[in-house]
Amino acid sequence: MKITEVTIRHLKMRLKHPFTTSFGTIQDKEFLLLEAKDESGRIGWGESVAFEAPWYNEETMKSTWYILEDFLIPIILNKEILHPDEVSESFQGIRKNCMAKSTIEGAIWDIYAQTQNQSLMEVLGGTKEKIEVGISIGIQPTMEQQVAVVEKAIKDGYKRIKVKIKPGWDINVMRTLREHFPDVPMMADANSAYTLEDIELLKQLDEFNLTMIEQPLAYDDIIDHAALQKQLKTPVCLDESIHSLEDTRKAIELGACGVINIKIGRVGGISEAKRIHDYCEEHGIPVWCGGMLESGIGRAHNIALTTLSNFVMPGDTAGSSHYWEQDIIEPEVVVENGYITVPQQVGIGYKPNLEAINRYTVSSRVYR
Ligand SMILES: O=C(O)CCC(=O)C1=CC=C[C@@H](O)[C@@H]1C(=O)O
Ligand SMILES: [Mg+2]
Repeated sequence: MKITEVTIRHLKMRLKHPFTTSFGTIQDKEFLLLEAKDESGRIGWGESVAFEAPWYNEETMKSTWYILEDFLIPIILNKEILHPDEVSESFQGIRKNCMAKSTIEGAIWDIYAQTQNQSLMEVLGGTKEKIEVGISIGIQPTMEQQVAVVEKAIKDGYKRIKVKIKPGWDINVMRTLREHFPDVPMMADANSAYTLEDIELLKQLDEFNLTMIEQPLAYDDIIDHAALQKQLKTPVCLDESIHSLEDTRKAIELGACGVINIKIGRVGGISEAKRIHDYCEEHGIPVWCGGMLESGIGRAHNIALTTLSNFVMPGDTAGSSHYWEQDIIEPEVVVENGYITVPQQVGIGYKPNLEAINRYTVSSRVYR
């Protein structure tokens, strides 16, 4: 295939409920959608998971646009591509900027699946008809609201509840939630809000029988997490610190984690995500698919990836209606009793809803 045209759109979608973590609150999700067209007119879609501001990692919506426009699109346009794995190889001369790389790589995987007349799941080698899903719940204004939101998520059937913690909103929250819901699979995500000086506090989390504690220490750290993991019974899960297969190898060799959260955007695309998945499988480290409050396009990629065999823990893949009044795909992503049925259609399996996409679009640009 040859990519002959790329369109980048800046979208703004209002979340039904503000999402609060240890580093801030998001109400309006602004992000980029990328539409790639090949010489036969096939269209593939990718989503940039970079936020407006660099608080999760260093990338932003604008930085991904700039890197795509000045560096990545020129590498890809009108070049013969036999397999999407070639895309990440051709980006090797550009350091980091994983979310920018993943935006266009995802669209190329979509087109590649269409050239094979297969679903994205099939070309990735996934096998599941249904995937088990969990939900990520932001920090609520009061403890009563936190309990109520968790209760609703449990009633909705989610298989695992993830809550956000931060200093001052940690042991008290987990204790209250455990009093109300003693047996529900539950985990905590700190988004790097602690340091090794907090080790006594973090050790107290062991009493709540959590499936894991996600990224308690610095966003770029592996070494301190290894020291922490040695003193905790609860498995540590790395999110922010893992950008590549190499990071994964180092984290596992050091004993920095018992679980890895794979986010396609954070690791530079589906090819690298699959390599990390395979390496973790060989080394007995379970993985699950993280979320970045994606629209349906990014979510479709996450669902296909989750069909790989070592995604043995529920991901942060709530249904479309949890986030949006109207999503930008048809049908929308539906969660039933904690499962999403994986679409079998060719490509990403969901149809982009162009009417909704246009309604949410703030600006766009075409590259030929
Ligand atoms: O529902 C989702 O898409 C997951 C949301 C979620 O937990 C996260 C989204 C964005 C940044 C982080 O706060 C975070 C995470 O760290 O996993
Ligand atoms: Mg996280």
